[in-house]
Amino acid sequence: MIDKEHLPHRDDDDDLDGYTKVDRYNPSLIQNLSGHYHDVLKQIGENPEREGLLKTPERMAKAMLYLTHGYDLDAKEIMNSAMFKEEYSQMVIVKDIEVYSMCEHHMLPFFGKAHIAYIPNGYVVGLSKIPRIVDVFARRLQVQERLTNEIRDCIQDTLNPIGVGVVIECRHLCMSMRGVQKQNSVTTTSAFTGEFLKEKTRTEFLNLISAKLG
Ligand SMILES: Nc1nc2c(ncn2[C@@H]2O[C@H](COP(=O)(O)OP(=O)(O)OP(=O)(O)O)[C@@H](O)[C@H]2O)c(=O)[nH]1
Ligand SMILES: [Zn+2]
Repeated sequence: MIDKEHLPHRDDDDDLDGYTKVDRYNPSLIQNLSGHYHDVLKQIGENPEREGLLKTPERMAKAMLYLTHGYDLDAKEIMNSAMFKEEYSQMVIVKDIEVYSMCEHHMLPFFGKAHIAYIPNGYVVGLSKIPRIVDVFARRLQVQERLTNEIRDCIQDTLNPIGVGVVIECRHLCMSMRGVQKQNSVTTTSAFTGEFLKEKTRTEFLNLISAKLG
């Protein structure tokens, strides 16, 4: 389950961007949600009382609360917690960051990789904070385009680098296990600021993320 100790929580007066704050560790919320999933099982023609499904509504409730725990996190707080003054002026890239999110249209998973770069402007950020902010925005109901822009904007607004580049490549289960049923299509989105809007920098970034190590 969620490692509660290490998750910074929003204060009550934080800007919730229109989300309703829920206490996702509250047993009565889990119980209430389980009741709805019990009903869902019945409505799809299953028998929620059969042995294999007895604990399924509660498992589903806990899983859904986990898969959306990004609403509880504050990406700017995470970035601000580990910025270090450093005279390094070349591109910093963290690539192949696993992304697990859910599309807001079908609530089905989309998953793949994020590649993120920035050029420091006097400060660097703790490397682990970059995958952490990917999770903050991915662990919500999303579209891939908004996810990409939110990561870019968060890094730009907190670290104030000379530029940010974000590329995300994902497979959407709503396009493979249902609907159009295309098994091999991958969606690529990108977002840039500053220096990365220039072709030379963007090309260097794209070349470095395509390069194989070793
Ligand atoms: N732009 C964008 N679209 C997405 C994303 N995830 C899912 N979708 C699309 O959201 C659209 C919803 O379209 P609708 O026509 O309302 O839904 P639908 O009838 O279930 O559509 P089909 O998936 O084509 O069967 C679909 O085209 C999905 O492929 C995403 O991250 N970005
Ligand atoms: Zn979908």
